[in-house]
Amino acid sequence: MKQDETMKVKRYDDTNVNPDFVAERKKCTFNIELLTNIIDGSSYLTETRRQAQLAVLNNESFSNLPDRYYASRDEAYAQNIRKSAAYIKLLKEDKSISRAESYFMQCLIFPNEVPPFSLHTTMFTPTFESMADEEQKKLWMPRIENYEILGTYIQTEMGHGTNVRGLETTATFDPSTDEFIIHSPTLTSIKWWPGGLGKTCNCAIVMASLITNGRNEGIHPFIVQLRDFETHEPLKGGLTIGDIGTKLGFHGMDNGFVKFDQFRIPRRNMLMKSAKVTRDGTYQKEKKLEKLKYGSMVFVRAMLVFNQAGQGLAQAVTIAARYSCVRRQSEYAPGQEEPHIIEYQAQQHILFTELAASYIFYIAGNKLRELYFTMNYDIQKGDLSDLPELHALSAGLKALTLDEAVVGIERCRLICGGHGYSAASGIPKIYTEVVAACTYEGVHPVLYLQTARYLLKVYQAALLSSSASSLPDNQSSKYIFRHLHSERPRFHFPLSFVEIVEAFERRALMCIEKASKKLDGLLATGRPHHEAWNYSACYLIRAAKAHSHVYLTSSVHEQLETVRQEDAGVYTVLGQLFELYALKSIVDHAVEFIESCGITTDQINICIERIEALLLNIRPNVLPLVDAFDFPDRLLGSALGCYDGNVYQRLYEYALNSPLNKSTVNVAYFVYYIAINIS
Ligand SMILES: CCCCCCCC/C=C\CCCCCCCCCCCCCC(=O)SCCNC(=O)CCNC(=O)[C@H](O)C(C)(C)COP(=O)(O)OP(=O)(O)OC[C@H]1O[C@@H](n2cnc3c(N)ncnc32)[C@H](O)[C@@H]1OP(=O)(O)O
Ligand SMILES: Cc1cc2nc3c(=O)[nH]c(=O)nc-3n(C[C@H](O)[C@H](O)[C@H](O)COP(=O)(O)OP(=O)(O)OC[C@H]3O[C@@H](n4cnc5c(N)ncnc54)[C@H](O)[C@@H]3O)c2cc1C
Repeated sequence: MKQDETMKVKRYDDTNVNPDFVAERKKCTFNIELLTNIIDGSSYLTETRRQAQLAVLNNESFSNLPDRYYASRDEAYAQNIRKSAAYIKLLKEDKSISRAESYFMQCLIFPNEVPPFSLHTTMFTPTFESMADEEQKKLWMPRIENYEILGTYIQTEMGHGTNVRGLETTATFDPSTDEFIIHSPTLTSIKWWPGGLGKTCNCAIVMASLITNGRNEGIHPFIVQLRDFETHEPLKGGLTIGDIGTKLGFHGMDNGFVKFDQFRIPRRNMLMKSAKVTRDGTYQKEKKLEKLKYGSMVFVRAMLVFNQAGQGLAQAVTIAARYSCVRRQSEYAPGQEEPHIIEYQAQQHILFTELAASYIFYIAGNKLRELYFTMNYDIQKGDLSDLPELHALSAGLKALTLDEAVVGIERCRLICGGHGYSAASGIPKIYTEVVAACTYEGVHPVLYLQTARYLLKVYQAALLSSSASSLPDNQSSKYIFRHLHSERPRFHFPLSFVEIVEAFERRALMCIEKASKKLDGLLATGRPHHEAWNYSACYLIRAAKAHSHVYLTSSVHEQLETVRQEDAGVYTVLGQLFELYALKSIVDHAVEFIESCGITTDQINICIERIEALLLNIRPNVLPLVDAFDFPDRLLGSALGCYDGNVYQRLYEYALNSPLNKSTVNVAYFVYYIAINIS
C-alpha cells in the first residue's frame, strides 16, 4: 500500500479519557503490544493492520454517515454501495495494496457488515480460479480482477440448501447451438439467498445439475452473466431477479433470488478444470479432482473462525468489559459508593469466560487460516490428500466456535443491562452479523456430522494400524492413534497445560468410540446404514464437538509454548485465559471428562475452585486484555465500548440524533391520535 504522508487522524482519542479507565490501565502487568502481535499473527501484521486502518480513517469517502444504526434498508444499501465504489476504485488505482491490507481495510470500511460485493472476493473469484481451466482463466480473469465483472455465488435454492446434490436447477447441453440451457423447473428451484444477487452483481457462478446426452451428471459450476455491463439491467432471455426482502440483519446486503427460464449460456461457460462437455456433448471428468468444487466452502468456513467467531466475540467482550469498568450499580458495602459492576463475581464469571473464549477462537482461528493456506497450496496443484482433514476441521470448528460465540455475544449484551439492548451499544449489530454465519456456509448439525463421518474413518484406520507412520500425517490420526494404543494417563489436579490437552484428547477419543459403537450396534440390529447413521446423530455430534475442542486447546497450547520463550508477563495472562476456557469447558462437559479421564466429582470441584481463583487473577488486567485487541472505536461502533470510556455522553448524543427527535411533535401522533381522540 502506498504510504500516505498526510495521515493525521489518530486511531484512538487519548485525550479526555475517563479517570476510571486511567486507573484501570495502570494495573496492567504485561506488555500489551506483544499480545496484540500474537492476536494479529505477528508484529508485521499489527503494523500492516494499523496502516490500513489509518488509511480508512483518513479517507472521508469511508465515513459512516448517515448514522449506521438509524439508516433504513435503502440507506444502508446505498451507503454500502457508496463505500464499495470508493474502496474498489482505491484497489484498482493502488495495485500495491496487499491481500492482508485490503482485508483490514474492508473490515473497518464496513464495520460488522458483509458488503454486497463480498461474495465476489470470498466465493466467486476463488471458485472460478479453482474450477476454471487455463484458457477460461485467461479469458475471464482480467475482467474479474478489474471488478468489471462483479460476481456472486449462486448455490442455494428456495427448496434446498443443505442437500447440494438435491438442487433442482438444470443446465442442459444443446448441441445444436453449443449452449447450456439453465432452467428453474419448479417454484422451489428458484435460487434464493446469494449475497449481492438482488441488485449489485452482474455475473455469478451458478451451481446446477449438468444434463448432456440425456444423462444427469450431477452438480457443476457455470459462470453466468446476469446483468448488462453498461445499463446494469437484468439480461433478457429468461431471467427474473430481485432482492429477497428484510432479514434479521444484513440490512445493507441485497441477498437475492433468480428464476431461470430456459436461459442460454455458451458451452464454454461451464467451468472445465475437473470436468468438461465436448462440442459433441460428451461428458468427461477427472474423478480425483471432483471434490474441488466444494473448495470455496472450505475456504470461507476456515476463515469464519477468526473473522466472525474470534473477532465478533472479541468485539462484544471489549464493549462489555469497558462498560463494566464505567458502570456503577447497587450498594455493595453498606453506606459506601456503588462499585463498578466489574467487581461483582457474577459479572466476572460471564465476562472473563467469554474473554477467554474470544482469545482461544482468535488464536486457533489464525492457526486454522495458516493451515488452510498451507494445505490449499497442494490441493490446488492436484494433491487432494489433505482435503478430508481440512474439510473436517473447518466444518467442525466453524460450527463449534460460532455456536459458542453467538451465545457469548448474547451473554455480553445481557451483562450490559438495559443499555446493552440499545443499538448504541453496538452489540445487537455484532450479534445479527455473527449469527448469520451459523446458517450460511452450512448449518451446524450438518457440519458436525461431516466432521464425525471423517473421524469414524480415522478411528477405524487407527484401530487397524500397528504404527502411526502407516496413517496419514495429520493431527487427527496422530492423537487418535496415540491414545488408542496407550494407557490412560493419571491426571493431577490442578491440571497442567499439557494434561489439559491430554484430557481433551482422551475425551474426544471416548466420544468417537461411543459414536462408532452406537452406529455398529444399530447396524447389527439390521437397520440400513442411513437409518443407523440418523439414530447415532447425537453421539456423532458429541464426537465432532469434542474433536474440535482438541484443536482449540492444542493449537493455543502450541502458541503458549512459543510465548513462554519470549515473555513471562504475556505467558502468564495468556495461560490464565487458556486455563479458564479449558476448565470451564471441562466443567460444562463434566460427565464426559469423568468417564473418559477417570477423574472424580471432587476433582471437578477443584476445577470449579480454580476457575474462581482465575477470575481474581484476571481482574487487574481486564481492560488491558481488551485493549490488546486494538479495535478502533469506529469498528466497534459502540457508545458503551469506546476507548475513552465516556459512555454517558455518547449515549446522550446518540439519543439526540434519533430521527424521531427531529420534531417536538411527531406528525403521526398529530394526524392519527390527536385528530381522532382529542379534537
Ligand atoms: C489477518 C491476515 C489476513 C490475511 C488475509 C486473509 C484473507 C481472508 C479473506 C477473507 C476473509 C473472509 C471472511 C469471511 C466473510 C464472510 C463472507 C461470506 C458471506 C456469506 C457467504 C455465504 C455463502 C453460502 O452460504 S454458499 C452455500 C453454502 N452451502 C452449504 O454450505 C451447504 C452445506 N452442504 C454441504 O456442504 C454438502 O452438501 C454436504 C457435505 C452437507 C452433503 O453433500 P453430499 O451429500 O454430496 O456429501 P456426502 O455427505 O455424500 O459426502 C460426499 C463426500 O464429499 C466430502 N465432502 C463434503 N463436503 C466437502 C467439502 N466442502 N470439501 C471436501 N470434501 C467434502 C464428504 O466428506 C464425502 O467424502 P467421503 O470421502 O466420505 O465420501
Ligand atoms: C445471511 C445468509 C447469506 C447467505 N448467502 C448465500 C450465498 O451467498 N449463496 C448461497 O448459495 N447461499 C447463501 N445462503 C444460504 C445458506 O447457505 C443456506 O441457508 C444454508 O446452507 C442452509 O440451507 P437451508 O436454508 O436450505 O436449510 P435446510 O437445509 O433446509 O436446513 C434446515 C434445518 O434442517 C436441519 N437439517 C437439514 N438437513 C439436515 C441433515 N442432513 N441432518 C441433520 N439436520 C438437517 C437443520 O437443523 C437445518 O438447520 C445464505 C444464507 C444466509 C442466512
